[in-house]
Amino acid sequence: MNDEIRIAVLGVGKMGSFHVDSLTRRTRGARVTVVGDVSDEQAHRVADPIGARVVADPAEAIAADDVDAVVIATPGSAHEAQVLACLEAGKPVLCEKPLTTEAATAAAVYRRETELGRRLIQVGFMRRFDHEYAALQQMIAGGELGAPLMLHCTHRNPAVPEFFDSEYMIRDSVVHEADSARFLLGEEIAAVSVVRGRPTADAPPGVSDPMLVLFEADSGALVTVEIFVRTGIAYEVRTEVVAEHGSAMIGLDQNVVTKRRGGTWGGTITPDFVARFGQAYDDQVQRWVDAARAGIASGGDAVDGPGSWDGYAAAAICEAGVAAVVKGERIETGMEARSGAGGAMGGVA
Ligand SMILES: NC(=O)C1=CN([C@@H]2O[C@H](COP(=O)(O)OP(=O)(O)OC[C@H]3O[C@@H](n4cnc5c(N)ncnc54)[C@H](O)[C@@H]3O)[C@@H](O)[C@H]2O)C=CC1
Ligand SMILES: O=C1[C@@H](O)[C@H](O)[C@@H](O)[C@H](O)[C@H]1O
Repeated sequence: MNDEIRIAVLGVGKMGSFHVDSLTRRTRGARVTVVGDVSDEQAHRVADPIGARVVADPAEAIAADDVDAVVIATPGSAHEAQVLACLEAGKPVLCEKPLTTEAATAAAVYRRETELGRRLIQVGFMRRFDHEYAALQQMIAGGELGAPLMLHCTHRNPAVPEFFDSEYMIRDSVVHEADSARFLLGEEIAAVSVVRGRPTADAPPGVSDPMLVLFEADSGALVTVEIFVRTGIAYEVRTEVVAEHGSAMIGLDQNVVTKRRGGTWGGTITPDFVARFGQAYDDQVQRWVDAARAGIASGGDAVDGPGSWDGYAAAAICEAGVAAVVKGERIETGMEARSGAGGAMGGVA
């Protein structure tokens, strides 16, 4: 292996091209050698300026001799096959959320990694790398607030594509709260309920936007999630913990620049997830590259962050959430018993 590990990035739309930029310009110890995308034009737009090869077939890209590790940023429905191919090739992989789109397939991925005996899968739950989330997790785990009783989460996007229906809002957006609730509380989620309220006029017919989601943790701690993806305002992500002896909130002040002019005071709210979590994405990638380098050199684990178990747990929570949306009932997550490692950082390890 060279000093730099050689990376294939699969799927170079919004997130994948951000990761390519991060790996190329802001990450030490890695170089993108291969880019893959179903759109040849998009692949070349990203690959050509950095001198990477375009390989259209994901399996070929993963197996390539000039690829040591893989970043997957294709749509969630493509993740299962691509992650499994990385496992079989023995190559570390940073897979964007969700690990897979169903609990059963995510569990199968976790079991296969466990069977192979080496942790190679990191899942892109980047909030764990955000300074505010990390500080809140440490504050809760350190016990200074007493036992956590409730989390109140707000997750608002300014706009989403037309295809974002109520179920997709759970699988693609609330999946972040599924992971951050486990990370912050340090326990699993037992059941999910969803209340569909009055939709915004911007929601397509039949789509409940916003919704209120309730997670019940194993201890009985409650997690409320307001998911609202067509606010027309900005990207707003907040979390408050209410504990026995105090409370704490993150994400309150997302003003990048505060302006005073003409007798008024105000600022700009982060417009999108890249603006809000840019540092967290970069830190996630750097820590994964460092772990992948170490794992490749030692032949051991290659993960520093949420792993396949965390990906499975989030998929199980989201599957229960989708069933709760459809049936209007409280649904238990019914998670499998854990048999291997597959998770790493803070909270639920
Ligand atoms: N962690 C985070 O905050 C975020 C994570 N994501 C995740 O990143 C992934 C990609 O999302 P976006 O970049 O927003 O989507 P996108 O639609 O902008 O990009 C996806 C790209 O993958 C390509 N593609 C589709 N199927 C493919 C396949 N089978 N093989 C190779 N390329 C394929 C498409 O042509 C496109 O260029 C998703 O899993 C999504 O959930 C997306 C946004 C934020
Ligand atoms: O992962 C993300 C998107 O895929 C999702 O659609 C958004 O709702 C989230 O805020 C963003 O972080």
